[in-house]
Amino acid sequence: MTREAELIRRTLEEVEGSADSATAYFYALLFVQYPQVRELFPAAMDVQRDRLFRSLLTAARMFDDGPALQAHFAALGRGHRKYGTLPTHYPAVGECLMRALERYAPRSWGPETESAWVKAYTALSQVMIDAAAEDERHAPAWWRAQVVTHEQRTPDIAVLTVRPDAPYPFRAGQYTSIETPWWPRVWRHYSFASAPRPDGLLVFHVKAVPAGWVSTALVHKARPGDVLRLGPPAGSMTLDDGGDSGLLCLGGGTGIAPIKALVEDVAKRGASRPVEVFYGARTDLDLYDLDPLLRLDRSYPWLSVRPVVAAGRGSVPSVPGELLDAVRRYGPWAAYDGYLSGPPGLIRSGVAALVGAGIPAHRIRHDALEELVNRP
Ligand SMILES: NC(=O)C1=CN([C@@H]2O[C@H](COP(=O)(O)OP(=O)(O)OC[C@H]3O[C@@H](n4cnc5c(N)ncnc54)[C@H](O)[C@@H]3O)[C@@H](O)[C@H]2O)C=CC1
Repeated sequence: MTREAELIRRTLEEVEGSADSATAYFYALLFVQYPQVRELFPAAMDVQRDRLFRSLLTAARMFDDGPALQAHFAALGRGHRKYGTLPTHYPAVGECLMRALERYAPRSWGPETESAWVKAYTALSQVMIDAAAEDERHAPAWWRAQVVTHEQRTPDIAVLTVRPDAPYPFRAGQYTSIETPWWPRVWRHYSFASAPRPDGLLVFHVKAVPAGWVSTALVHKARPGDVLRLGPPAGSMTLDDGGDSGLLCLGGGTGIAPIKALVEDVAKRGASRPVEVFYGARTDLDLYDLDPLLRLDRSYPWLSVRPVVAAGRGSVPSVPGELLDAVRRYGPWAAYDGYLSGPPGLIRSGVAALVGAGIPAHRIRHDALEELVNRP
């Protein structure tokens, strides 16, 4: 580890215990000194505060992996276009960030630490600025998308189809961010639930959760004709071009959405690689997308879909028990690539289970846990 990386890590370790106060102080300072920046942020700042610190920790974790760090900040820079972020905002944010760190990490702060932070901040903000400028040459900052259909599948899950106002290029397995008209500037992530379609429509599966403003609005308020905003596509839970190994796909709850998109992608490519889908739900009433998946299962000989229900089994034939136990009972899986999608707990224990089943970690794909917390 370089000396600079060490100094930065030390500051973050020190500040971690008072991360909430440090981020609150940072934003207060930013909005007092640069009031013009306030309008880029949502009215309620609770989740936003959390995101800043998480983002710093992610950066610190990647510090010794230059290419990963560059890729992460380039994606962040592109993603910031939809907020209206300008290059002139970066020095203001940097200045307030340094003052907050100085105040909440007094033991590790000093001229040497400050210059390590200034150097890292300047380099990474330049990566964001350059990536945004490059993206601006060929893609809009955000898309408008009109709700075309809204299908209530359970009391708290809806399937929405939307039509973007301009071509929206993405890959099966990716996700985007959505802003609703009811919560301006509050963006949340949702995976595409279908592969790119000839009609250009996009499909999302949304579950309303307590305190999940955007999800609750999408499930209970949104109706055909409403207009949402979409950010750019992101995520690397996609198929390898030219790969031909089997796919072991685990989808928990609405986590089945990108898995379905991947199945459609395999079908479109015409490649007959085996795809084994395990679809976990609490009860069979929660298997809101089972019928379409079973139809795909009947259409494609290379596909096998197994619903797994932990409790309250009823009319639907399913594998009883916990999702990961069910996966362990089948196999062998060592020759497969693993795809995991669902609640953060499933991703964490799922990686361990798939590694235990002989799939090397580099052949297991899932969205970053930091991104998953931005879903409700
Ligand atoms: N790309 C992705 O990773 C996506 C993630 N999601 C996330 O998926 C979640 C879906 O929520 P719900 O439908 O309420 O799911 P849920 O909480 O009802 O869980 C669904 C199933 O996942 C499995 N599961 C859950 N936690 C587990 C754990 N700790 N260990 C092992 N298995 C576990 C169980 O089979 C459970 O029945 C949300 O958090 C959403 O943000 C949704 C779409 C895409």
